[in-house]
Amino acid sequence: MTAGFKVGLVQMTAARDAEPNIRMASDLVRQAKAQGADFILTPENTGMMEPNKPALLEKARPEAEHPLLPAFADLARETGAWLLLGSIAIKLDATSCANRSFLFDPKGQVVARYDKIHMFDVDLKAGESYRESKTFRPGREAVVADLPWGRLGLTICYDLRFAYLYRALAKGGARFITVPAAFTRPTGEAHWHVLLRARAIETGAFVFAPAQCGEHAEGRKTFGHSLIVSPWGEVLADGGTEPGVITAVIDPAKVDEARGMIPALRHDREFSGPGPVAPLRAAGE
Ligand SMILES: O=C(O)CNC(=O)[C@H](CS)NC(=O)CCC(=O)C(=O)O
Repeated sequence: MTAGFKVGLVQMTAARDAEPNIRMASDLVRQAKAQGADFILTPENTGMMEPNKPALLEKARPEAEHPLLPAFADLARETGAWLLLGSIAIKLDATSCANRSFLFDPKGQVVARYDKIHMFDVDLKAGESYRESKTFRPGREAVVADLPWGRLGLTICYDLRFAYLYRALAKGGARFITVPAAFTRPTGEAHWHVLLRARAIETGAFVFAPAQCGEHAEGRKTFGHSLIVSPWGEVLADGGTEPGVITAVIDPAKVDEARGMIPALRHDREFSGPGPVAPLRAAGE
């Protein structure tokens, strides 16, 4: 197997407009580079945390006009690192966007795109409620891409709750899985660490989850705690609650070691029962 690498996760408090976020994210990406990171990731909604739906639709841009894309292409070239732009809102038509991740190679080329599949339409306690599907159109394709150190599977935030997607990515060859997020405080406190560790353990893959933190426009609060998890489920780094960067040295052989000990990915069984059996293969496989 190829030698190891250093991963760097950016944790930030995105504002509602692109300009300050480009500055914030760029500073933190450069900090990650200064700490030796070869693969640097930013959270979901790196471009804006805009709670107002009409304003979000107004500010979202199609790919050809989105200011974050040239900024991140430049950052990839400047740092010579692989770069995951966790997500930005890409305008699809007058009434909808895609919540899209972009993977840049060190030459600044976009080598993969992923549109968040599962929409966060939930009602929490104390009237905290979300209807992501009113502004965003869900993706329909699981996406993997090849890094120099092995295959990457891409997911976003609420996708974390859908184990069948992670299994499909692992069966499609993913050894590392990204989960850029903007988790709510109450659901983060209750579920974030255990779900990320579970996805890593179930798939025998490294999980990289860069997160939004702090208080955003109109009092929206996010959980933080960007996490790097090993295929055995160990938390290698936790970003706490403040903006910053976390890093860890990643040894890809740990994937084979975990899967060698517990070959659960190869132990699927067909079974009959009360509902449809979840899909077991990545799209296109
Ligand atoms: O709404 C915002 O402004 C920012 N949040 C997001 O963009 C997304 C979709 S609304 N958040 C999540 O998916 C949180 C999931 C989550 O917290 C969970 O699964 O518990």
